[in-house]
Amino acid sequence: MTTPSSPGETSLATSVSSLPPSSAAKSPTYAEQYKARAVNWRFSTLCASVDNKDQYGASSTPIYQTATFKGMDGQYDYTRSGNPTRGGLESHLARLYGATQTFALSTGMTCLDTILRLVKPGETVLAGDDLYGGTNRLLTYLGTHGGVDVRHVDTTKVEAVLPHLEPGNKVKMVLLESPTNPLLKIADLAAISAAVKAAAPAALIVVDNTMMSPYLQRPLELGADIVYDSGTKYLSGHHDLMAGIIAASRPDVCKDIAFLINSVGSGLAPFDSFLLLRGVKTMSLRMDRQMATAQLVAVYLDSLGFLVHYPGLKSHPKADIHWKQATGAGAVLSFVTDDKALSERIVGGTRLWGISVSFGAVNSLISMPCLMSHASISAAVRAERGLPENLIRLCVGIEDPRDLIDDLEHSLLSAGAITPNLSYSPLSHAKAAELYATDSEAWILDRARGFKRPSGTAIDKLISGVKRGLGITPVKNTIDQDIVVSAPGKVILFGEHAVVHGVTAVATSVDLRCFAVLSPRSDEKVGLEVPDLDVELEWKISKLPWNLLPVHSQGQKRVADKELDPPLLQAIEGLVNTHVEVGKTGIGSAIAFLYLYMVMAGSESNALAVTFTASSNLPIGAGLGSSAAYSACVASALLLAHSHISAPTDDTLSASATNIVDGWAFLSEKVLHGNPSGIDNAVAVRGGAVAYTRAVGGRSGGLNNLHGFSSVRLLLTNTLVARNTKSLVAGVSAKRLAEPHVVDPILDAIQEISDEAQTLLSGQAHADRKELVSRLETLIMENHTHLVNLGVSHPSLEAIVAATAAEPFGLASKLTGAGGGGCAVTLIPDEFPQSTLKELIETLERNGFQPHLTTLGGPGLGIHTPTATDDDKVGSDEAGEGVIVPKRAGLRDAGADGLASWAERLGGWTYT
Ligand SMILES: Nc1ncnc2c1ncn2[C@@H]1O[C@H](COP(=O)(O)OP(=O)(O)OP(=O)(O)O)[C@@H](O)[C@H]1O
Ligand SMILES: C[C@@](O)(CCO)CC(=O)[O-]
Repeated sequence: MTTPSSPGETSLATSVSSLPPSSAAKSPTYAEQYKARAVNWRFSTLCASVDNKDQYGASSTPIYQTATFKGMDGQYDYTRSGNPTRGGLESHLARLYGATQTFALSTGMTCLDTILRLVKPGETVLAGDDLYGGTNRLLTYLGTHGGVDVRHVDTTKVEAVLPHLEPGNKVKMVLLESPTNPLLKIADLAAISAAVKAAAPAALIVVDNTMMSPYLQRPLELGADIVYDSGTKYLSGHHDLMAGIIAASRPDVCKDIAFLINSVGSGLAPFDSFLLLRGVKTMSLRMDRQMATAQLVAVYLDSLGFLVHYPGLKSHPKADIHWKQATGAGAVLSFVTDDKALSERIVGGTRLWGISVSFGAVNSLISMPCLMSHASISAAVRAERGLPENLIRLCVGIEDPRDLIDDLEHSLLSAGAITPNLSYSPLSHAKAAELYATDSEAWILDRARGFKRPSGTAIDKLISGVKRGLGITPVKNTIDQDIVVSAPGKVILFGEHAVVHGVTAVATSVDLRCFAVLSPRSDEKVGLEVPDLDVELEWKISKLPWNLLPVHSQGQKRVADKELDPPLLQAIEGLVNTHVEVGKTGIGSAIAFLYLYMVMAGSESNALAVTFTASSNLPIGAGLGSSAAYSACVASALLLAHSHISAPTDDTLSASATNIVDGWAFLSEKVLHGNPSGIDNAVAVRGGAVAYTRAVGGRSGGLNNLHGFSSVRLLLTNTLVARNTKSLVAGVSAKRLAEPHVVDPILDAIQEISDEAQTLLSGQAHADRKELVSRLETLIMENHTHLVNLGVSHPSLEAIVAATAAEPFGLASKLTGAGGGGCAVTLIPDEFPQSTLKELIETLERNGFQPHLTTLGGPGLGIHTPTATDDDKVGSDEAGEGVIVPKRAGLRDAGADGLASWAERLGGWTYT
């Protein structure tokens, strides 16, 4: 391996043997000997040492969390000017930087801002052309507002810098960076510094050393006047603070910088100074590990045939210059794929590599700089500066290298960036483990031999196109771009359970939803990701039980079957049940997905290589129709992918498309739910408030939209008691069979309740609103009593009914959905005081329940219509770190609380 195990160790100190010879006259005391040795401490020792002289002997520098200091003659008076914690950090870092002085500031950008204040209007700054977006933005501002001539030149080449150094140009500052970010270009720091000093002696050489840290490179020793680092990166190492460090040795420069920091008040706060001191202690350890892994990743990608930028590779065009001035290659590398969409798929497919800006932390990160850290540079300028849009940057952390390679490899495979090399015979598990332990570079080279990059020449593409046309090779179908959908849950106001037996039920959609992304993949597999349920599964399309597809579903299917096919369902259950690591809830969602996936494709040759990712802010299995919302998402995404329905036009989805989605969602509900009435999927697809009657026993069913009462408030309270809809519904059916004389009159009574509710909610009743609400409350209480008699309540539901009915609340509640736990619904009358509602919510929370306020009605199925730049944007270009995250990853990482805003940021939704 090229990276020495402790690269910085030799650079600060020589060795113990180089200590000054002891004087013959007087042998030094023990303390003197120790002091002399300490002068030569190596980098890691300096990092870990604590040199503060605390009055109590504290072994880490204490946090002096104070703005002011008493007295007139002490060392400190005001934290803006100086603070013992910050001071401790600064003197500690000065040793690490080999500088006379260092200064700790609030961010790396504050450092640059402070340094740039040394330039006066009319003077010139020479800066590089492969710059961090934030640096570029600040320099642009300086040009337009500060009267400074900012010129971008290729500062990695002496010959590009020299022509700008003529005296007439008044060059005051030359900003250098090596390696650059993200292209890892190398500048010969000593050569450029010398050339600049000779041609423009007044110019200050400033080096942004963030990519290296003082552990690997100390530009002050190479001729620089000022060095700055973003302390947020390697120095702190944990992405839990922001800081910047300026290091300098020239007294005039130190004086000016100190003056500016004191005047502006940009010094680092005491607590952050403490955190940074803590992080620095492990810097060399962390970086050794990070670099060793970065080297493996670079070798792996390089031997797969990607163009990799990393100075640790012998093939790097300026590796010799880099190793002359630095002692390690760092832990940031980048590579190109030649295809922006492919890069997005790779970035969206990794899991261990987090999508994030910044670098240098213990956790590994992946990004596409053009969409993230460098998004504030316009596309035209990026192109001019040779920054490929498809560039992927990897920032390597301290995780186990094998896990990082696994994750990256999986993503490269599923994105289609590499394919298995069929002529490769893999090493046995034991052999591979042995090779990893003895020669990790040989291990990674062997691993890379298991794959190859698909050849992408025009001729190859032509040949594979012709072959596909002739049906010669089974090239898998996929979709052109992500399909994004969402569907709401529901609350049943009247008629649950009875609706299964043909009684009318009244239900409304809620403002909690399931969201899903169907994304293309290229590895002939189908994947399912449900982060809420820890589901991360994939299957080879060819290994699915295609031979069991019912005969009538051969050929692509547009309209759903009415019934499930038991042999196919059983085969899918068998396949999915082998994933013992997945819980029961997740298993159910996988079976439903695969069933729809297969039946809708109709045959293996029509199957799509896709990943379905779903996440929901609905409580799952709590009576709010989470299964129907999920089913509607699966159905609509797959139907759109197969072009069985077309994307909405004129802001509407056609009535026939809506019915087709509903049919498939119902089929999925049958998988999840046993004997569903169809009300949940009807609401998930259509939204709004509806009266729904199932067609049973020859009686025709139907759906009636209710528009009269849109502003009724409902409180949904989750008991958090888990239950199973399938068995509760089956329980009522069994009771009906056993005791029809008990159950049938209950069903009749519920029908009367639903009929009256329908009249009240459709605005047909001739009564004022107060009377209507009071009547609805009576119906709610009656309906609940009937559900109790059907045996589907639960003590916790009864506790909610009692708590809401008690003084001072006096409200009517009932269970909703399947019961047996799950949720209760409480009607909140218009005039109900806000303060009492607050008190009710607090009471319920105190009793361990989870209340959620909502209103009646709301949108149904949502389909996202893609626009030119519709990826998930977090922050904006103006904010500097414009983060654009591939949709699949954005959904996966949003979390229940972030889903609604994730969807809102995407924009472009059409609802039924
Ligand atoms: N967000 C989701 N992602 C994946 N699967 C889900 C999701 N939500 C629900 N499911 C599937 O649906 C099942 C829950 O369905 P179930 O019918 O028991 O509850 P519900 O629909 O929330 O309640 P109810 O039917 O009483 O309204 C889960 O076990 C899971 O298989
Ligand atoms: C219990 C039930 O009535 C509602 C489940 O949300 C069953 C159904 O209608 O499918």
